[in-house]
Amino acid sequence: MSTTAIIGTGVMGETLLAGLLRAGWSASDLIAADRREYRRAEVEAKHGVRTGTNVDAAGAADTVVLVVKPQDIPEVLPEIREAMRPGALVVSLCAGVQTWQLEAGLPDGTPVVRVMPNTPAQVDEGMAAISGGKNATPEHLDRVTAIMSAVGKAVTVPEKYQDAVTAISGSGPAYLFFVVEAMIDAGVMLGLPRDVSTLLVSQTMYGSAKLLVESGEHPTVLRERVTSPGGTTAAALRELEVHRVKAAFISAMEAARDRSAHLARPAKEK
Ligand SMILES: NC(=O)C1=CN([C@@H]2O[C@H](COP(=O)(O)OP(=O)(O)OC[C@H]3O[C@@H](n4cnc5c(N)ncnc54)[C@H](O)[C@@H]3O)[C@@H](O)[C@H]2O)C=CC1
Ligand SMILES: O=C(O)[C@@H]1CCC=N1
Repeated sequence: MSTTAIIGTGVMGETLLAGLLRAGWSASDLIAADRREYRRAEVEAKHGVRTGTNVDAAGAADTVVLVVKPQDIPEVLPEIREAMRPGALVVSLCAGVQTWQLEAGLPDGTPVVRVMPNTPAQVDEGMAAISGGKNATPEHLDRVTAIMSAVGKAVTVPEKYQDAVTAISGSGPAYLFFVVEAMIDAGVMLGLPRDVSTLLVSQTMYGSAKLLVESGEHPTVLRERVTSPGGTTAAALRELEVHRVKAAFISAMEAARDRSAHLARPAKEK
């Protein structure tokens, strides 16, 4: 049976680990590593998987998934390169780290796949974009698609799109939560109790997302259906245009894209 190692069990690493277990993966086919010893103990107790050092995990696995911060990759690669099994696949969920950078720090010929996931994977509604490096075969891409499909949707894209993907779907949940916070505060400002405002906004976000996905309609059509002539929605949308909210979103996502492109460059270049 094949073994998958998850190196880095913070927010995203634990999200993937828990999701694979929920999807029916056997705990005995997984091994987790983290540089924090107490975190390894927590993960063992909570999820019932084996844990160990990066060397233990890389040495035990056919698929090694890196979920540390991009800045920690230069420390992790030399550790795992000595320990890895021949032919093992390395999967990186790290923002900004390019497949050639990983390949350069791993044994010659190592297949590498880059993924940008997001946190709705915690409720099996994640969105992941997958790109293969120069040694990745269709079988490797299928293997990673199977891993990410356990916690949501997965799409394969050329690697040149990954910084944009990171800006849109990787960071995207944070922008939507930001909008939710703003609307809840607005409700409170308009006199609603905070719990009522929170319920109204959360269900409106959830229902709107479901309607968008399930209807397959263009968002402009869905927005127009809410916007009665001379009504309340038109009054609100005009204010959003006056405050250039769409332009602000575009600038924000350009900043995220640029930050992604910058993240994994060596410190002296920054
Ligand atoms: N949080 C998110 O929404 C998303 C995160 N990502 C990517 O996932 C990666 C991890 O992000 P988070 O989980 O948010 O960070 P985090 O800080 O919650 O987790 C990182 C984990 O890596 C461990 N770690 C650090 N250095 C290590 C080392 N040398 N060896 C072993 N373990 C080590 C830390 O102890 C920590 O548990 C990042 O590269 C990020 O770009 C990608 C998409 C979404
Ligand atoms: O903020 C970050 O850098 C990570 C990558 C995408 C979402 N969180």
